[in-house]
Amino acid sequence: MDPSLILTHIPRFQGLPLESKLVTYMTHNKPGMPPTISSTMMPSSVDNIMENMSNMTINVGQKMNAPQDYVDTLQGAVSPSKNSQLNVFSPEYTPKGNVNGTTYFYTPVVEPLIEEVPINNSHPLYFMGSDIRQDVLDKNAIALAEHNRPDDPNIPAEVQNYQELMLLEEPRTGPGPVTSTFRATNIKNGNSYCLRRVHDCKLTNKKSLAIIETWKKLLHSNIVGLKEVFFTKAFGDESTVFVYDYFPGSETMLSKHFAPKDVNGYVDPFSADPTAPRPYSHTKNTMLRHQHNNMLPESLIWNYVIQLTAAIRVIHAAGLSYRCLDPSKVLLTSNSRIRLSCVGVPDVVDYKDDTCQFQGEDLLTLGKLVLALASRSLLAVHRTDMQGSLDLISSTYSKDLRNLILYLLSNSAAKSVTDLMPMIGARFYTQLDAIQLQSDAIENELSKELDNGRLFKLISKIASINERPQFNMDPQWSETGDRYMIKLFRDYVFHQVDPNGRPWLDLAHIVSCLNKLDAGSTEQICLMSRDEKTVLIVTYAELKQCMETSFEGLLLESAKE
Ligand SMILES: Nc1ncnc2c1ncn2[C@@H]1O[C@H](COP(=O)(O)OP(=O)(O)OP(=O)(O)O)[C@@H](O)[C@H]1O
Repeated sequence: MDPSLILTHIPRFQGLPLESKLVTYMTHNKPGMPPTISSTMMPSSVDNIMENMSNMTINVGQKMNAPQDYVDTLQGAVSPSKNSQLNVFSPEYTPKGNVNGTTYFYTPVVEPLIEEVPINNSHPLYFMGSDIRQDVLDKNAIALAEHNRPDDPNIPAEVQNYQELMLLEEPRTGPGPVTSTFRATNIKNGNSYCLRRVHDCKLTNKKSLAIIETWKKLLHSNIVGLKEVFFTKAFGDESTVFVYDYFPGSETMLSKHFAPKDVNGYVDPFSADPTAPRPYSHTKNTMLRHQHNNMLPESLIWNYVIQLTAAIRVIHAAGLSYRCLDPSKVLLTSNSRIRLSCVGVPDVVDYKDDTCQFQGEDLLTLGKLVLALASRSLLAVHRTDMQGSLDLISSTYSKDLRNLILYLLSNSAAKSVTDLMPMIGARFYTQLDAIQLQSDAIENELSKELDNGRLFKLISKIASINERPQFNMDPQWSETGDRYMIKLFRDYVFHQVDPNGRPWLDLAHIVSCLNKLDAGSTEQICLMSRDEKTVLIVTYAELKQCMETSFEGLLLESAKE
């Protein structure tokens, strides 16, 4: 296709080209129109032409049975093959008067607008931002990862309604019951879940079942939802399995903030086990090292405090207690989003009817966790090191943070999580603002993808129609009638070239055309066959009708028995 056709018509005159083949076609189809338009009428007559063109409608049914039809109809008018030396689309061409009964004219000196359009292939405006995209892709990849060791004799192929068990971490032995964590697929709905198996654990008190029911009803954005609990011998013992929502790619707070790290070539030999005996000098030096290298920003600590207290607040309000607040049980599911995992496990494994005391302990352990975060060391919670840690916090963070920790660590019997709200104060607003901004950003990304999905549907329809080798025993089906219009439109949208014949790739053009097609715009465009023998002016609305009719034909045929 000659690019000058596209270039002259694109935006300068509202998408209407002004070259001879077009006008020939128009005059041919519109008897009321003057047969010739002289170049001296330009540009004042351009508006008239536009007006006439916009009033012009094409009977879609009769539009084009085949390109040859139009060549025949236009015989004696424009026939580049007959006038091979005459290239009316060439930029050098000037009005030539009447040729073979048709007046040719050409808009003088039209700069190719393509040069004004920067070619940009990245177009972040049309697609999801690369960060969020990568994050979603990573999570999907983790969620779809092959389950490991399918022939592991210790992992059954199926447990209750779950299969494809994938061990997330090797079972760890130590004080308390041995547990192991799996990702598994539910047979009934195909969703992934996190299964926490407590080895060799039977139900000791039936009251636990009522507590489990309460946990199952507890839905909160900072708690990993408990779906069900079942007892099974599938692992070769009497195990209790807790089924939770699965969050691919999540990390524990322990590994995120307290994992042993190489600091200037030094790796702390005791960091993996904070309870192991160590020399006093080691503790002191560790604290000092953290003070200089690893302190978390105060805003992040408050962010965690708000999320943790939000979770504890609903747990306590439901008459429950968490009982296992520990950095290894706090999941970071994305960036700084916190979710408490393992809910309900202590209530089954070690049932005790003392909710009030356990709620107080939840607040105490919360104080220890915040202290550890603020000192960036699990050692900080040791009674002997606590004063040093608090001094460090006083010198690094605000008084409010120190007071919050002191309140949580105090022995007051009347402590309540709601007392923490005034201490957090206006930081709630900061957090709320951050969440709302993030929500806006995600909504924006979603709307882009929504648009892309809509355009993808259009492209699928166009591609299903174009170049179909045969339909209803008709090998010419995709080359005739409505389908031919869609083919020309496909060329117009995707196969443009610049004045040097190089591919002109502008996603903005493609998106704009497809959007107008989807909306059924009444804007007109000029379509031309590759051999330049066929030129058509159609509205997007007509093209949309052609596309829908053709695609419906395909659908009907495909649905036949
Ligand atoms: N609901 C969940 N969704 C996705 N991953 C999870 C979920 N719960 C735990 N995990 C992941 O499984 C891994 C093991 O979790 P687990 O709670 O066993 O940690 P742990 O530190 O080994 O604790 P424990 O001391 O009880 O063994 C962790 O990497 C954690 O991120």
